[in-house]
Amino acid sequence: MVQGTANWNTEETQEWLQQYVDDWVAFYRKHTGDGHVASYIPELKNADPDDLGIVIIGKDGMSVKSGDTEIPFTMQSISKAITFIVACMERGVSYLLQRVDVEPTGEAFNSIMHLEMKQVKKPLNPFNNAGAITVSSILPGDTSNERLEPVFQLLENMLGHRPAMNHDVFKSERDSSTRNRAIGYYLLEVGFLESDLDVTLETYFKQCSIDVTIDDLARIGMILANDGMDPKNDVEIIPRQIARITKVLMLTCGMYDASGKFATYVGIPAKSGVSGGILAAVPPRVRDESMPFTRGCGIGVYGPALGDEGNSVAGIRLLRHIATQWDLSIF
Ligand SMILES: NC(=O)CC[C@H](N)C(=O)O
Repeated sequence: MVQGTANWNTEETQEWLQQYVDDWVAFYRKHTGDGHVASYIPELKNADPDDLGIVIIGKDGMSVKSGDTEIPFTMQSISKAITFIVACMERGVSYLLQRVDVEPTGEAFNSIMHLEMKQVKKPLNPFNNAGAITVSSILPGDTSNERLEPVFQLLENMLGHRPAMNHDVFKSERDSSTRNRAIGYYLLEVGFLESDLDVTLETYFKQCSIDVTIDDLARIGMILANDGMDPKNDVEIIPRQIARITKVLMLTCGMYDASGKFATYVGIPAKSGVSGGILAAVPPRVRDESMPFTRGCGIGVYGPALGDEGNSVAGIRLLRHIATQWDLSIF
């Protein structure tokens, strides 16, 4: 590891960083064979399991990219962080937190068991399917497109372009999603949904089908790391309190039933999706100026081969390696 260099934004240090990250991506690409591409949404089967890529964008504009960085993929569960933010911005934080809790479940992302077994008064968090579908029912608007308009607007504000929806993935999930329909009917029966079930599920399937790249994820992560401010122009895109709660949820619930292990071995607020993306927000840290990205950064990772919990298997190992090498953990 390169030590003792406070200014990483020089041509020489950029080259070193690039070399390191290229080597790590090449090494962890071999780990993609330990996972499987999601197949329960038929359209996701088309992803190449060997793909692996990473983009890191620092608050100061410095960036490193390596591997398969250009491939668009659908946000899937990463969208849950965005709709939670938008619902908080539209309806207020306390309104949201009265309807969705902030507790990790320790269960699979699409589990329904805890809702019934614990007789909870609200879904346990907005990042599992039950909580996210509830959030989709809270977004204002009569149609799914109306509800998603502020979601697209927020994404556009962060990315500088409006992402597109992948209609093939949307239809594929809509036409195959027996489990999410079951969750939706359960939520309807216990009175957790704020609005029509069909519109709510359509909203949820569409939000999961928004196409992004890891460059987009790194940008979103960098803004979250910077407490919702865009460092380019010091404009507040996400209110600070909402950015803070979102990062708490990313850390405690963002990687589903692997969140505890991810916090232990990586230690960064992150949100994964079954298409293989990971959005991570690394807050500024002060303890070691000799490390890169000490002022904070956003990270986007793509690796569609998933482990048992539905997270990118090589992506997590790559993040763990980088977090250890560069001391990125918030703990
Ligand atoms: N973990 C995920 O990314 C799940 C999202 C997916 N659309 C689902 O509801 O099953």
